[in-house]
Amino acid sequence: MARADRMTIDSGVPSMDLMESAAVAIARVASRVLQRMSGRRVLVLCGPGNNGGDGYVAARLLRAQRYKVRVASLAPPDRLRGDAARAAASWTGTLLPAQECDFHGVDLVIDALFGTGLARDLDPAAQTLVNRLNQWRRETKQSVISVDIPSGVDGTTGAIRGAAVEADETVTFFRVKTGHLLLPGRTRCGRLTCAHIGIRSTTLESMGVKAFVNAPELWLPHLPRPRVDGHKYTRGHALVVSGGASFTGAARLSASAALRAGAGLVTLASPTEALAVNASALTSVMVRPADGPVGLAHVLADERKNAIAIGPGLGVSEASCQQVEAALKPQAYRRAAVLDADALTSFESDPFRLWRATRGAPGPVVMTPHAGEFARLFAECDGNHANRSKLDKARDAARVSGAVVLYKGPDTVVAAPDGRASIQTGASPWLATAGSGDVLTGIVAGLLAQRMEGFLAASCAVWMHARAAEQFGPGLIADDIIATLPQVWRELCGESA
Ligand SMILES: NC(=O)C1=CN([C@@H]2O[C@H](COP(=O)(O)OP(=O)(O)OC[C@H]3O[C@@H](n4cnc5c(N)ncnc54)[C@H](O)[C@@H]3O)[C@@H](O)[C@H]2O)[C@H](O)CC1
Ligand SMILES: [K+]
Repeated sequence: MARADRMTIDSGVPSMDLMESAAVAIARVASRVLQRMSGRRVLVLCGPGNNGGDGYVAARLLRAQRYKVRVASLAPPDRLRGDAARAAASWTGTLLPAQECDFHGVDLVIDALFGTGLARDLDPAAQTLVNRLNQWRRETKQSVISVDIPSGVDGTTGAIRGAAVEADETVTFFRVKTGHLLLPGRTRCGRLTCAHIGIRSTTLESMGVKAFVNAPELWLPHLPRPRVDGHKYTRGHALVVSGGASFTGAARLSASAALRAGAGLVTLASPTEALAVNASALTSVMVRPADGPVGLAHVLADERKNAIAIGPGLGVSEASCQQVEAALKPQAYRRAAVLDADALTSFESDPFRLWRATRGAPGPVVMTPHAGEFARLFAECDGNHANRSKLDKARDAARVSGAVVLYKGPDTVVAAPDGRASIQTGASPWLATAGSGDVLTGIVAGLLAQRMEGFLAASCAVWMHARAAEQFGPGLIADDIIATLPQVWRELCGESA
């Protein structure tokens, strides 16, 4: 953002114009909140930088709208520099030291303490103020609006630096930041508004930004759709590897999900011991016997099976490692692969053995670790040193493995080895249910079978999975995600329900 600011100012836009535009956006949201609550009394908490500057200008604008506005400042105005100093100088109303301010009788607090310039943990005085503010808000149910990002949240990582404001609304500028999307930062923002303040979109393009909010705009043009002149073989053939007799449900969920995701055919490669239970439970999914690495290699000899999903219910063992290596074995044609659960954990003691396989694979590889699997497999990427974000860690893992890493969680990050990344927002908490990950693996496999590129297939699958849960609503179990995919397809294809 600092670069975007700088480039815009260098292009001739006065920096105060950016601050004024930011403040107009803040004042607009503040007025909406005040009108809704029939409130009049506003307290603006201003910090030592331009975030505070935004606060001073917003205070002036709200006072001009006849609201009763006071400003409490963390830093004495004579300590401010540049635009922040000019903004403070334009404030002629009540100004008091933040440490002495009380919130009694206040209807709305505007948090303009720290924004994207937060560079370290809040000092004790600021933490005390933030904790007092959060307590006041919880006790009185009054509103707090944060300028740009809730103070104390790291705008890049979403980490909380000592303490952080709990906001009802956050007004950010130009683009949403990763700190608004990653946990725990996202939980502090409340309703997030992104305001245009005069920074041109071309600025973003020239900055080569590669991380985006996951949304259909990222992958919709590449979404596979059946052609009138097509047939099931043109829609790809996904192979899903089943676990043993007592561990077959996970792979069946993946197989059914792959079919619903549009694969023309899906085959479940099943150990002989589980053949009957799988065959009796499946109809549209075909079942083939495959025992261990040799049996799987035999089934994979059929190059029409152009995508494979392996891991759900597989079991953590050397045999599982060998089956994964069989699945990723270089061959003349391009086969895509999704590795999940035990296909990842089986390599926990020797991740480099897995990287050799993923790097040598004949087609795109997507790995779908949750936090525990990530920590075990990507230990050297997972270190919390140097305040690195989930986005940084996922990108490191993608570079190390040469595969797309779909790092699951309430803030799922998909990262490609070339640096592209998508961050999922708004995932329903109901997705935390048994089999949810198996279904996601199947959706990825189904899209890969239709020859969607690895990063786009993984991002699209995450979005479809989350959207299905959102459409189904409370009470969701994994099977419901699969059953709701047709509704998501209709939405994406622009067809009426
Ligand atoms: N295009 C935009 O996004 C615009 C953003 N604006 C606002 O400017 C802030 C960023 O301002 P900046 O001066 O860089 O930093 P902050 O105000 O966020 O931080 C204050 C200042 O405080 C120092 N500091 C950093 N960490 C700490 C700490 N833990 N304790 C004490 N002091 C700290 C450091 O020197 C910072 O500079 C952005 O968020 C927007 O609100 C523009 O005004 C409009 C366009
Ligand atoms: K803030």
